[in-house]
Amino acid sequence: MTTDTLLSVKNLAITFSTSKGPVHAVRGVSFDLGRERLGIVGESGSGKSQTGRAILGLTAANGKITADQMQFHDLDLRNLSKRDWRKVRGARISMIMQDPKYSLNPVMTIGDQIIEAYREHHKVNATEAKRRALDMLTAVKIRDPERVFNSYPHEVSGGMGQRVMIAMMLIPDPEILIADEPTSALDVTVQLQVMAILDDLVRERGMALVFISHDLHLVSSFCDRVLVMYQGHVVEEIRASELDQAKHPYTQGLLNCLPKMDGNHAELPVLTREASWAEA
Ligand SMILES: Nc1ncnc2c1ncn2[C@@H]1O[C@H](COP(=O)(O)OP(=O)(O)OP(=O)(O)O)[C@@H](O)[C@H]1O
Repeated sequence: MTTDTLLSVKNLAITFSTSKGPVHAVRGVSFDLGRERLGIVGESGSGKSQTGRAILGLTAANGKITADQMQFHDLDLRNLSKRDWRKVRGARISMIMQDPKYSLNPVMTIGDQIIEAYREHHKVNATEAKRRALDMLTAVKIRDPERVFNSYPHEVSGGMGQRVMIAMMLIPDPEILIADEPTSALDVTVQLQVMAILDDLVRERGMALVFISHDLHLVSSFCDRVLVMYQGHVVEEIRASELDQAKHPYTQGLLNCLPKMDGNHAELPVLTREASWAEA
């Protein structure tokens, strides 16, 4: 772990016990994270979300985590007490989920939710909290912050809801932001707008971003480095700018499956897989 490293994960494994036997969701994942944008990409079930959730201590009760190291600054995340997790989760390491509908309270206005979240972390009076809440909405490029402030979650679009979520996640000034498919419920144009906002904020504040997605194109546009996961393993770790030199056939397959914009409408190649890739 170098001085620039915020988080160091070594040999993380997560196994769920189920009635049909053990599910080895993550099998020996290692990575270091500095103040950078790290993408985790892979198909459904490859273990991306479980890797992200483990960093937040959010593994389901039937899951068993082992790791040689899960170090966040001087904290060993493998054996944090519930009390210590409360100081880390949502405060120093935050997560943006896929769908704001499930994260926002439907019976409270957006403004009241931001104020509540803000006052949990900062000692300010109601007037100042409102001013800061409006600033937060402006920071995520909401043009009419007063209107959104007074709206209920169902009254705003999905893209707007996700901007509100980003604003809320930023309130405690986390060092690491984990964004798990933050835009997959949105249509493509809105997806890019929301990603660009997230990207600006991450850069401005010098945060680390872990961006989890099945979309290699999106990940490579917004990340510095990419971990490619396949059946619980990291099969390749590569700089986004060097993806065209990817060595692993699975990464090459994912790249070849991206639709091309050159007017060539040949059939998309089928992603091939080999059992040996899932071996340690
Ligand atoms: N509580 C659980 N009990 C049993 N198996 C689980 C549990 N949670 C996750 N899994 C399994 O762990 C594996 C990895 O899941 P994970 O959610 O990390 O995949 P993913 O790569 O994020 O895929 P997706 O993009 O579909 O979310 C999957 O096979 C999933 O079914």
